[in-house]
Amino acid sequence: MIRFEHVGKRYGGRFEALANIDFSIRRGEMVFLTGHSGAGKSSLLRLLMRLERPSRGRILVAGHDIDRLHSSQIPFYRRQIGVVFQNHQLLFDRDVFANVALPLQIQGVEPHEAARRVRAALDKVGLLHREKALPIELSGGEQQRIGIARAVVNKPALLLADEPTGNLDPQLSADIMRLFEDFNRIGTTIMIASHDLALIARLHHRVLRLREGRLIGDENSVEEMS
Ligand SMILES: Nc1ncnc2c1ncn2[C@@H]1O[C@H](COP(=O)(O)OP(=O)(O)OP(=O)(O)O)[C@@H](O)[C@H]1O
Repeated sequence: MIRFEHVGKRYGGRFEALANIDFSIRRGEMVFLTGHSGAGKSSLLRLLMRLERPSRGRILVAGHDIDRLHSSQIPFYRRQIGVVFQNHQLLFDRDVFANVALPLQIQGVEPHEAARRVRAALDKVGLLHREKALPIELSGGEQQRIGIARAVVNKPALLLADEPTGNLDPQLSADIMRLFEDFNRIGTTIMIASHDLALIARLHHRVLRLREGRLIGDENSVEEMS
């Protein structure tokens, strides 16, 4: 589903944030992307979202070189991708329902159908009963689950997450990862950038490891390294 071919990214023509990145991810895989701060995790995700363009190489998604997408095709491309951020980027002046409905509203989905999909997404993250709450009234873990509901409300084929457990304690982090595993079980391809090595080690998924912009490891699970 995803193929990086010798991808490099330079910012400002000088600094090389990523160099010669080469890997493939099959449809339905769940993969962690790890590495120290500044290793290039967010840059790699931004390339995949087509928020940045590679300086070298090609990125193929579902067989298409995403650098060749016409600007009018980019919104359609991005709609197939759900994105979860560390700080979840919820709108604090709107209730939970409105936050999750936002991507559907932007696409002009008919309100009745949108409401059905929002409730299905809230149900999946276990927060259907909080649809009228404001984000401020929720705990950090609940806010992150709302961020995930918003990311999956479109039923994306690909779900990307950038440090989704960054602000959460170990128990809540494990709960959030279980939620990603649930979405993976129903066929969603998932890529999660995280530097929480202890958490990653407990889950047995493939791990892509970056160091200073280079891919230095690609293991089926951290345990297999030892
Ligand atoms: N827009 C940009 N312009 C210039 N340099 C950038 C830009 N975005 C990232 N960088 C640099 O590229 C390198 C990789 O950054 P990136 O954010 O991808 O790393 P990361 O692994 O996600 O780190 P963190 O875990 O701290 O978010 C860093 O040195 C960063 O300063």
